[in-house]
Amino acid sequence: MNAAARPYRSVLYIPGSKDRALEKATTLACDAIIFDLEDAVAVEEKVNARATLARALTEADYGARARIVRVNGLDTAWGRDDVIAMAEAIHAGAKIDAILIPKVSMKGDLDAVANLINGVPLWAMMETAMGMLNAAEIAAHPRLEGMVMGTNDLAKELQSRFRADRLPLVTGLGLCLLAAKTYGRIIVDGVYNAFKDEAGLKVECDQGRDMGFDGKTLIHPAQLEIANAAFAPSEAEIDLARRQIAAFEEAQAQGLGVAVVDGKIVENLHIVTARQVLAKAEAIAALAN
Ligand SMILES: CC(C)(COP(=O)(O)OP(=O)(O)OC[C@H]1O[C@@H](n2cnc3c(N)ncnc32)[C@H](O)[C@@H]1OP(=O)(O)O)[C@@H](O)C(=O)NCCC(=O)NCCSC(=O)C[C@H](O)C(=O)O
Ligand SMILES: [Mg+2]
Repeated sequence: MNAAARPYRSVLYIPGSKDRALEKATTLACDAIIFDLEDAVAVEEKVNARATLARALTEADYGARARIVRVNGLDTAWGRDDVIAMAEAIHAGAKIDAILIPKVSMKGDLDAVANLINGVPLWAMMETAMGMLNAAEIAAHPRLEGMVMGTNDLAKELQSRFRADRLPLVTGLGLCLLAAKTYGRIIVDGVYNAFKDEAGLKVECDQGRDMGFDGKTLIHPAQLEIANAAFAPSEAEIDLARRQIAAFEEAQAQGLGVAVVDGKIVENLHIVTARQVLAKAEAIAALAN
């Protein structure tokens, strides 16, 4: 499936060192997996995790789920070897859809990884204050396919407090969204740490969907259902899209450029959105088959 058409409602982090979680993920209802070599892997496990992960990505069947590997930063003791190990794994048959680079602050951070690995799209963790300010040049990078908000690291650097409305983070979220949408990149929201708090997760998913994110990164399987529902078109949205398209086509047949549905005008631009809603619903339905 091409990246633009693929749903990214639920993007689950899995520690690259944990065999059980790597196996379990073959059965989980997530649209994408971030196989993590960075924060989810303890220092003592960093080196072994590369081989564990390379084996899983060669032998396990992750179906239609997008397979994204988060490497350590090139400024750490492990980053360069992580990237080289993943390039070798691909060469040996591992299926990897993208490499995710942590703490991308400028275009040069992407260049450095791009020079080490060919032929695989890059994704950027957006989680530093400088990254927020340079979001446009990062999104414009020709190898970039997607952005992931790293709201924990961002909150740490901003010294902000947790708020259910995420007011301290909204500027950064908005800057990255503007950049991603300008360059047609995928962009997924940050994690919700309290993985047993379903109500809180739903509020944050709905906020992310309202803002325009394609989906949410998750840390536990219990979070999948809520994210999948929040980032899929609802029945009401699908029904409205169909009625808008029908009404607009009828208006056009009568030589008119505007239709009215449910008391609201429908113009060509609304039809673009309506068609996107239907295309996303179809792509989600195709995943289920
Ligand atoms: C948070 C956890 C440590 C909790 O793990 P655990 O106590 O094992 O949970 P459960 O007992 O409830 O697990 C039930 C079963 O589900 C499997 N499981 C748990 N988590 C995952 C997962 N992420 N993927 C796949 N499978 C998972 C368990 O193996 C159990 O299976 P079974 O044996 O069949 O019962 C744990 O969830 C965890 O490690 N989560 C990932 C944490 C992580 O990846 N953190 C780093 C990413 S977040 C980040 O870095 C954000 C960003 O950079 C920023 O700055 O914001
Ligand atoms: Mg982080």
